[in-house]
Amino acid sequence: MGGRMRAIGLMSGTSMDGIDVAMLETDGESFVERGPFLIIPYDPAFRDRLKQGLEDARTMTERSARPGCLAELEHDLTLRHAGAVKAFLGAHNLSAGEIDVIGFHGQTVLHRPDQRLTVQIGDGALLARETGIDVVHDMRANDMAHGGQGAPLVPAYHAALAASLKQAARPICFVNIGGISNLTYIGAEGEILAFDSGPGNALIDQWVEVNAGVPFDQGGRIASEGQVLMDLAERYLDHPFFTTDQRRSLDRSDFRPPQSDEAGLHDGARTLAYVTAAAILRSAGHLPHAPQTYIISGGGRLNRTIMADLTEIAARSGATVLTAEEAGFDGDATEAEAWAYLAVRSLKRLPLTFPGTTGVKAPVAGGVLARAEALSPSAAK
Ligand SMILES: Nc1ncnc2c1ncn2[C@@H]1O[C@H](COP(=O)(O)OP(=O)(O)OP(=O)(O)O)[C@@H](O)[C@H]1O
Ligand SMILES: CC(=O)N[C@H]1[C@@H]2OC[C@@H](O2)[C@@H](O)[C@@H]1O[C@H](C)C(=O)O
Repeated sequence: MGGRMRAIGLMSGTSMDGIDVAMLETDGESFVERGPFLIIPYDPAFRDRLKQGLEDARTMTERSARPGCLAELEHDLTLRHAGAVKAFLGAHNLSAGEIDVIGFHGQTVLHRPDQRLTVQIGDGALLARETGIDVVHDMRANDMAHGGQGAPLVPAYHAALAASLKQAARPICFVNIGGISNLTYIGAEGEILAFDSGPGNALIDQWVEVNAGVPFDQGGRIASEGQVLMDLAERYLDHPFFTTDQRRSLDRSDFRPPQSDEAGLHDGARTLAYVTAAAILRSAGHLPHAPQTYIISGGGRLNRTIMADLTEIAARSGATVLTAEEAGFDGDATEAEAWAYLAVRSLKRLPLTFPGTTGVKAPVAGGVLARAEALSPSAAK
């Protein structure tokens, strides 16, 4: 098998919409065979608890602290992940013994790279005990301990995916539009650069929730009925995040939605969709060469207004915008697949991050292993 493993990846992203579960067969290097994928959505009450968790985390200065609701939330979040794994195994007629490792992201509740603090709640030992499968978790901390931003981590996986793209014009830029957007640049010679590129859907979600009582702008329909308010858009795009030469990773709270009196529902959504697209292209302006192909994953690719803006702005530099599906991938599954891939790399002590992806001083491995057997001799493995 050449060190190939079967891994499950679990992602609960900054949108807090649910748990993504994906499976891969991989050697943690160039061999990647993508398996099935499942989303287990959070119910509105649990989303509210996660939002409260972000509030309770704001005062944290020590990453192992669990103020307010966080200890109980971490426990319940982990049990939901265990339930998601069991549902996934059941749906695909798999047993725990057929899975080598789980890559467990948990939920980011605080990310302050300037203070060397990144906090993902999620109890790896409990997940290993509940599922009977070894778990690799806490994959961001070692990068930060070595001078990195602790994010993004998906680029190592993007690089493996790029190897399968023979047709796409290079440089290629993978863009994930989740709550926050991030991009990975693969140059003509295979060089990799990556960074967070701006607010993704988080501002739009918060805007339509407050002003229309819906969790997101399905298909970008609300935005499609509005006009871009250029002054408001430029206020976001003039943020030092875009103008400085230093790239850094983002916390969900780094950008705030407009006040309700600054725009009507439709114009606000339209403006924020434009900001999402323009932010990606503005961030891409810091790359050494203009990308020729953009490949878009994450929920934002389903917002047609964002995609139309991206396509139009990218075309000005002759670039093509493809959805992940058009490039042969699954745009909902990429991050969870990446966590499966990274778990296998972690077991093999291969680097997860590189100077070009997080600013870490030298390539570093990472992740904490919680063994199922050591914790629960009677577990299903
Ligand atoms: N059909 C749709 N139309 C428009 N937007 C959508 C649609 N489906 C999902 N989205 C948007 O995508 C978001 C979820 O995206 P995704 O699951 O990629 O984010 P995430 O993984 O939680 O975030 P991150 O990548 O920042 O960690 C939703 O909050 C919503 O804004
Ligand atoms: C700290 C944290 O959780 N960051 C997330 C977030 O969501 C998107 C962007 O900001 C990215 O930096 C990262 O997630 C992806 C999965 C990553 O690490 O590659």
